[in-house]
Amino acid sequence: MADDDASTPSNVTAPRKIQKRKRETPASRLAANKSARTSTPNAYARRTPPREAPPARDDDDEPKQLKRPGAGARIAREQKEAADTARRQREDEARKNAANRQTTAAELVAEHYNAVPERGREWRKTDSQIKGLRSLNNWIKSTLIQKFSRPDVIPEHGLTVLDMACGKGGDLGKWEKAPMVPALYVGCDIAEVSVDQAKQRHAESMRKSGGRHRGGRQMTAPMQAEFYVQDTFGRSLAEIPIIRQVGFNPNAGPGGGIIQGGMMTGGFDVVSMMFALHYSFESEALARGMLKNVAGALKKGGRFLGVMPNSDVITATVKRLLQAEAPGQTPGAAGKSATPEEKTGDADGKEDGEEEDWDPERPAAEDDWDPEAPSEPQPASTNGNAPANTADEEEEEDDWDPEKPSAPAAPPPQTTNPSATPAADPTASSSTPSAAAAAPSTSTPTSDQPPLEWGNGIYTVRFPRHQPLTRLPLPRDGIFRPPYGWKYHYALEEAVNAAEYVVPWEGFRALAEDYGLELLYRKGFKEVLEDESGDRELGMLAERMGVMSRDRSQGVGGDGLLVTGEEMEAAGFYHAFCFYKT
Ligand SMILES: C[S@@+](CC[C@H](N)C(=O)[O-])C[C@H]1O[C@@H](n2cnc3c(N)ncnc32)[C@H](O)[C@@H]1O
Repeated sequence: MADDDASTPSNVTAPRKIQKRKRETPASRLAANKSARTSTPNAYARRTPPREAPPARDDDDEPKQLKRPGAGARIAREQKEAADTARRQREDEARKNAANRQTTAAELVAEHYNAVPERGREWRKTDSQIKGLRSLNNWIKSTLIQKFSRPDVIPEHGLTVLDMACGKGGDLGKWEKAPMVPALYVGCDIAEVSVDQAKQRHAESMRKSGGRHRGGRQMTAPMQAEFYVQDTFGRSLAEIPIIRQVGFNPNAGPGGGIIQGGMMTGGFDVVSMMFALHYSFESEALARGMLKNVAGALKKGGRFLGVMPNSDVITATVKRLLQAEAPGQTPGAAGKSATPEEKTGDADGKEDGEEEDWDPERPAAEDDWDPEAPSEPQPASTNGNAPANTADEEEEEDDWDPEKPSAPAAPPPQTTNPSATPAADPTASSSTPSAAAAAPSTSTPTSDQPPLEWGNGIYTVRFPRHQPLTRLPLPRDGIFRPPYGWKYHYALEEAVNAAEYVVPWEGFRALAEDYGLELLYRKGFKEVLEDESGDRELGMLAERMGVMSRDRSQGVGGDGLLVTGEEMEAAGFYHAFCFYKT
């Protein structure tokens, strides 16, 4: 989808659609005993504040004119008025453009995902060139769901889950097979077509299963699911009746002397955001809007889980490539020289000393996430007592099948080995690091330089040398300041072709804390695989989902892994996280 010039007016489509709201569904078992909540004003409505009325004039205060102004004074006054009018028009125009820019970016995202065709499971399992990566991504999402969706206290009305970017409903099956099947799943997404597909998928699943699911070790009641077309970053989730019914705190977050903390009883047990949070880092307003919705919808102790690109990988790679282009120069604003350690950040983006931050110690309760798991492998059974997730896990879906880029066509991805050279420029006479280093002015990138690019045969990341809107240069120290609006283009073979935004991890974590969200877990995809596939249940799940072969001497590298080296490197671009609501 969008390329760097995605915000140009040629891409502006129809204005944001007015949504048809669904009739309020009682969800009686959830709503029981809950007092109706009053409708909340929309905190995100983008309105130009009304101009202040001119102060009332008191004739007695009016300065007395000594004599009639002459023609010269009149002309000067008219010129000043004309200049003021022109300035006001320019300001109005700038405000409108700013509002349109956000609308357009949100619409482009929706357009991109609306264009994603349903290719079917068979195609994904057999013909896809990235089937190992698809399987791995799905397994990591299932792993997060299984590890973190069990509440400490089983809620009276059953588990409630809010998916803030549900897409085509790719995770419905994962929830239906979770150890604790949600009583209610609410899926929201900005892409209308995707939401329709999610609804169909849920209806089909209910039809096939007769409304019952094999969650954990037993058949459970059906998972009630509701779906809404909603911009979950730019608009308050209080607009959705079922979300208000479950419980939404419109005051979550900093400011106004409001005491932090979630609702004691109301609110969702889990909020999920898979492969979507990075779209909110287009601006501070959207990132805060997203977090206000997450925090507002979560109950105290609830979990916020998701996956997204890992800024540590981006930082380390940008720094390494820029420094390879111009080795002697200071790394960035801090003016600090790169240490040998800094220069050797590996392809995971991990550098010495970073390891500790990756997996902060979990509260003891997290280790008990599956206390019922038998210690010895048990044969699968068909009598309803089978271990969790013995059903057809291979049927996992994802939203990574765009037929075509929905945005201005991106130049074809160039495959560049991140450990070797910066992006090749087809128009440049040479693209080797030494040639780049010899170029005269590399202290601040110039806009005629080709984008900074890395990747491999299946994925490409491409950064403009200057951000198109802010004109900020790509930072040589890899540190993205301010933390919002750092746009790059991401392309994944047969899948994604879209503009994304860097989510600088520490900035995000600090911001999340402002909204009462504390970090429980963060791991890069490779670490999730290394650390979690040893678990008996998750290991078996990895086999059923096509990540590992049962025979560990098989697989791509003879180690049981069914994911190629290139796929693994592409997976290394992402990390998984879980926060809890204080
Ligand atoms: C890569 S897809 C992931 C979908 C799904 N979570 C999954 O893992 O398969 C990203 C999703 O984020 C959605 N999205 C992006 N911006 C959004 C916004 N502002 N509000 C709601 N959804 C948004 C897109 O429409 C798309 O469905």
